[in-house]
Amino acid sequence: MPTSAASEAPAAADARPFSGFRLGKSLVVAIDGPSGSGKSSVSREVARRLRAAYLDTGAMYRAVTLHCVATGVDLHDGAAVEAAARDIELFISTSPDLESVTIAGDDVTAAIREPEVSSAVSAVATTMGARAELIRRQRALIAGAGHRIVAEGRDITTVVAPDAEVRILLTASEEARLRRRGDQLGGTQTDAQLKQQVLDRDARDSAVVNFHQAADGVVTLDSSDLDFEQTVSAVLDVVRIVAH
Ligand SMILES: Nc1ncnc2c1ncn2[C@@H]1O[C@H](COP(=O)(O)OP(=O)(O)OP(=O)(O)O)[C@@H](O)[C@H]1O
Ligand SMILES: Nc1ccn([C@H]2C[C@H](O)[C@@H](COP(=O)(O)O)O2)c(=O)n1
Repeated sequence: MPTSAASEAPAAADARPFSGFRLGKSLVVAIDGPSGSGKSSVSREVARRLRAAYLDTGAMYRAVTLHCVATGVDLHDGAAVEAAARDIELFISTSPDLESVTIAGDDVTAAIREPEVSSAVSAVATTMGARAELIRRQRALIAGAGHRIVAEGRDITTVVAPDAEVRILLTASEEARLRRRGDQLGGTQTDAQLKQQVLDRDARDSAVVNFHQAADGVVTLDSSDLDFEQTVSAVLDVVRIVAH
């Protein structure tokens, strides 16, 4: 039986602890949204402030994609992709202070962010059998993370953790998302490349999961006109209001 993704205790409190939530109370914060909306960076910082674990579910889809490419699995062969998702020996750190993904002990933390993986990952994300396996692992990670975790992706509020205490759809305008991704990549990408990496990938991924409209009970947070710190504060405000 391959080792499933494992969790670990979040790192010690950061300098700006969140004081608006009772320690010891169970808290799952689920955050979804389109590419470039700020899910990963904002969720990681929110987890630090909440002294919570952090789960980047997109990294798991990326790891399966890399594994398929590295082992010669045809990404258009659904049964083979599903088998790869089941068999992969995947570890993902759930500490917001340690970004680490390994496959069979090999560090793939940086490799899963390469453009080749970003352009291929939708093939895995739209293979329903692979999704089912990753959803199973994500639920196990959330359940095993201790009493609080921030988990982000595309279907956390709706499928992976629909009973989460806090559910947020983090959005931003296309213009803001393209600008943010362009800045993040140091201005190295053309407008056409950015559009392909952000908007075209979202279009492919949204064939199987809706991350553009909030489901019932999910709070929409539009960060188009907010900077990073304002967005983190806005998420913490939602946690404070919803989880009390
Ligand atoms: N509110 C904000 N204002 C300005 N920049 C932001 C904001 N939120 C996030 N960013 C920046 O935008 C970039 C993209 O954010 P991030 O990678 O977290 O997006 P994402 O939604 O996780 O994207 P993907 O799903 O493609 O991985 C990062 O450089 C991040 O620091
Ligand atoms: N819960 C999730 C998380 C991610 N995906 C897909 C969609 C993305 O193309 C890919 C990589 O995610 P990213 O690292 O860009 O956030 O994984 C998904 O379908 N469901």
